[in-house]
Amino acid sequence: MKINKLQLVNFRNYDHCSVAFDKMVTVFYGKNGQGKTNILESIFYSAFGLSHRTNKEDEMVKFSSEGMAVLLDFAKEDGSHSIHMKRFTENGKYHKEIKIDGKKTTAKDHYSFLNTVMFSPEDLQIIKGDPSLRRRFMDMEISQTDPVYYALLVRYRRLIKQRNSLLKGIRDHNQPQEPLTAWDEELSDTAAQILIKRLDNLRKLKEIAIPVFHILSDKIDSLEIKYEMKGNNGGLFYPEEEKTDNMKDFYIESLKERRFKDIMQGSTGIGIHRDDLKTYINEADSRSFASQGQQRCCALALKLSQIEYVKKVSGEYPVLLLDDVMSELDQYRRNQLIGFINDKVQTIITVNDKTLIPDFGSNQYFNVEKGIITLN
Ligand SMILES: Nc1ncnc2c1ncn2[C@@H]1O[C@H](COP(=O)(O)OP(=O)(O)OP(=O)(O)O)[C@@H](O)[C@H]1O
Repeated sequence: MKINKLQLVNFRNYDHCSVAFDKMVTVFYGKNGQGKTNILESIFYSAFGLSHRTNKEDEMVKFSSEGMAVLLDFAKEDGSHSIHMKRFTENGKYHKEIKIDGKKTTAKDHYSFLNTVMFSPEDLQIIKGDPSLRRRFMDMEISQTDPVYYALLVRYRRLIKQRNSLLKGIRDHNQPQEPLTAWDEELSDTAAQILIKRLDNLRKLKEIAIPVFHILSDKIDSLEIKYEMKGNNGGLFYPEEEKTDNMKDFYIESLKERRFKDIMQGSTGIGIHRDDLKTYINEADSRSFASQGQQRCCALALKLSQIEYVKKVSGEYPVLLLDDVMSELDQYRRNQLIGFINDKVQTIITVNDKTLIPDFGSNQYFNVEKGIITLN
């Protein structure tokens, strides 16, 4: 995939802006707070319909404006395409419109149309942070290339919400328990399908992330990645893909067993919304024991494997967005990263100091100052 042109209207600190991407590597450089990350955010928004750094879409609308728009032209193997994201106010309310190739579309169909992988300093949280961030990492990766997975997730979230509200109704208002059996059946079926897709994704991810991590660590450290599930009694276990034939029955039984507990808590205590993706460096849990540098390498290895994963599954490389990460990497890892990109992956980079990104003939540089972009 190759982005050719980006146009912004009232997006963050940009009034009107138009950028043509003529090379495989595009560098936006400039001082802090000038609008470099805003550019990557607008591309991420065009790909996923959400920001990589806030849940509040309104924050992306330029101060004192009524709405904003992002228009992205790009090429896939099957030809040229455009995505038009628009947020506007009507009768005092915000509305969102997504168009692909000029036709209105839904969030579901939009989600996997343009593939991008973003790597930013906050991605260290994939290793250090809560399990929810690692689940999000997996979910975004799989959804990018698998619309069925996206639909399963949407269904699962709806079922969990409905089941939890029923659990509270039973606890607080003495509602009958019988309807739980039907909910548990559907929830278990959906959970089992999601789990199988996650484990398949993990197998492909490991094939790439483990050797890439070894290289990034200068062949010193080893990485292991495991999918961790919570059992009924608080125990943990690690399913393997080949042993997941009866996961639906497993979930049905587990939900039945813990029904009383769930009613008391008013929430569902097991399921794919509680699982984790554990990483181990030299056999120690990297969340607790790895150094900052090892955690950064691990996050980078996961992101780079995401690129290869998208390529493997969709047949095309995604666009790589590198937000302010070059200054955090030492020379060795910067070179490894640049070697990995190697002209095959369109890469858009933000950086303070442009000299950190040497030009081997395929770079273009833009200076960013107070929301004005100048080719330089
Ligand atoms: N909704 C908005 N309307 C107008 N300006 C905004 C809005 N949101 C953020 N900004 C401005 O955008 C600028 C920050 O942009 P951005 O995060 O892209 O900076 P950056 O160049 O990447 O900086 P750094 O190198 O520090 O990461 C700030 O000046 C901020 O005030």
